[in-house]
Amino acid sequence: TIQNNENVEIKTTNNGNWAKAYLAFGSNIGNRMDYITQALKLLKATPDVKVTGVSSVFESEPMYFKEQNPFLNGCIEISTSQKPADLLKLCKKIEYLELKRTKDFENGPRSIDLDIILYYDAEGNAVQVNTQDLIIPHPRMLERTFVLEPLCELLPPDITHPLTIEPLVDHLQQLYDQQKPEDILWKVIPLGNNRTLSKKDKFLKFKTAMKHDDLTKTDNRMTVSPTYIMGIMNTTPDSFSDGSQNYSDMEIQLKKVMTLCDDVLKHYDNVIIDIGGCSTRPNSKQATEEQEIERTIPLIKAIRASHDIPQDQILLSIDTYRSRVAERAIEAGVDIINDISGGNFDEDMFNTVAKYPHVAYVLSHIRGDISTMTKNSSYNTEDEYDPPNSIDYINNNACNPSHKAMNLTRIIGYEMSERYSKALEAGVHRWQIILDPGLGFAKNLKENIDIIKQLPLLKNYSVYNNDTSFYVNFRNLPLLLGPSRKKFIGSITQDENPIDRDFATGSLVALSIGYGSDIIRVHNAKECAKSAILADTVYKSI
Ligand SMILES: Nc1nc2ncc(COP(=O)(O)O)nc2c(=O)[nH]1
Ligand SMILES: Nc1nc2ncc(COP(=O)(O)O)nc2c(=O)[nH]1
Repeated sequence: TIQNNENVEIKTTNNGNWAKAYLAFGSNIGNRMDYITQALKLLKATPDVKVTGVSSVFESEPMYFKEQNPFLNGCIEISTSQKPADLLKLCKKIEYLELKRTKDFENGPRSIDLDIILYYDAEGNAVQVNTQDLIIPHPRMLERTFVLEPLCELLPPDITHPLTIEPLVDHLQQLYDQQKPEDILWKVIPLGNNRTLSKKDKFLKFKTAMKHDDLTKTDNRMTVSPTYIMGIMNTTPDSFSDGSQNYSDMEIQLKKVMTLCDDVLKHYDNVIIDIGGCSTRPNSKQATEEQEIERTIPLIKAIRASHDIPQDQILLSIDTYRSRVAERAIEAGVDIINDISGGNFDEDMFNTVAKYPHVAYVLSHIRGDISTMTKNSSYNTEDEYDPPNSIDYINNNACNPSHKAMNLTRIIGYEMSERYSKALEAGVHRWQIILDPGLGFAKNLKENIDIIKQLPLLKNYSVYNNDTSFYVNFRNLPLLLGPSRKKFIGSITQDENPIDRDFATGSLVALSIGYGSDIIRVHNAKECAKSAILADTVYKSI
């Protein structure tokens, strides 16, 4: 590390590279997410600053001074030609001048707090600063899960603290091992699209904890908060499992939505309704964009206009791979874009999603397209495997070619990380993303089963790409699974007709939750909600 006190010249540029800094943000008054997005915007608008990474957003109880609102926290990675002292001035300017923060007392409530946590010069040396108004590394970072958790999403697991020389992931684990209540973090996905309807913040929320997995003999971070049920409302005449002819009858459709809500809200505080106007069954005939819009937008509007539906407890999702359908659905009031194509079928999808930071996006794995995916299900899980010019990790341990049992996770994880990187390059925020390994999309029977069994590994997969020097970590990203009534179930239970697969789907819902699925997409929401609440009781002791 370099001491910056003697005003040693800090190299902030070195043949095109700038210095790197990690900032921690916090907010606990007013519209917290708006302060955070504004602070980000102001940083991005600063000429000699480049925002290169933003973590998930976490909610936690206040440390130190307890009588105040819960905080939203996260970390930002920037490259900059500003020296530490100038970067501090920029943070203060954003806090006080631009976002009108007032500091009443130490550790008190604040609209926005931007702290410099770590600073590396342009040659990658950690810089130490010890002056009156600036200390780097941040003196209290090692006691704060709300700093270390988001930081460990942005940094490869071998990065050590400049003074203790211990990996940051180890410092974080030591905090978790103490099991202090104030160290518990909730990962939140902010949903503010229908801000007019719900005054208070709306979030999908997930709490994780370390759990031992008997199958893989590993300790994995698993979700311990309630599962979310995503009930399917297919408004297409041809969807392979419930092609209702009366999809255009709004009365009947609204009645179905209300029943779906009642059935799930009997067990859970929230329900997600996934509206689909274009079947994605293998080789199915694709509806036109106009048909898809005409089948879905009126229903979304009718649901949002209904006073018989508990607006604060329902989340709306549109199942589409078309960006224009997605945008129309967002304008009509959906909270989630559920795109089975991983942004592959419409090149405008990612930048459409990027325009709405308060809308979640399901990033799914697929190979090929609806008509070719069934021929794309060959994953080399027998031979030694390494991702192209990258180092991948599971649970922060570097994988090696002999880890054949984990190859499926490593292959799918790597392919999903490429789509994830493309999404972030287009401006999508990490906090918007929900992952889906795409059951039944370019997978054969064995692969569908193995994906479910390897969910604990996929949730803890990360990869450092030597070409882009971009580190992608799936830690804390919720996993959505769509097993309902699918062919791979029918081939095990010998049920030709999808409608006969509901009981088996219920069993698979419970199993998937045991393996770490956070959101489950189902046709029979009534029965599957019961399987889910049972599984939550058994696996998460909820
Ligand atoms: N959960 C939570 N608690 C907190 N308590 C105090 C401070 C004060 O931080 P400072 O020492 O950087 O001003 N910040 C937070 C925070 O961001 N999140
Ligand atoms: N996120 C997600 N969305 C999906 N949409 C449709 C289908 C195909 O099933 P359907 O035609 O019965 O809806 N499967 C998925 C899935 O597995 N994940």
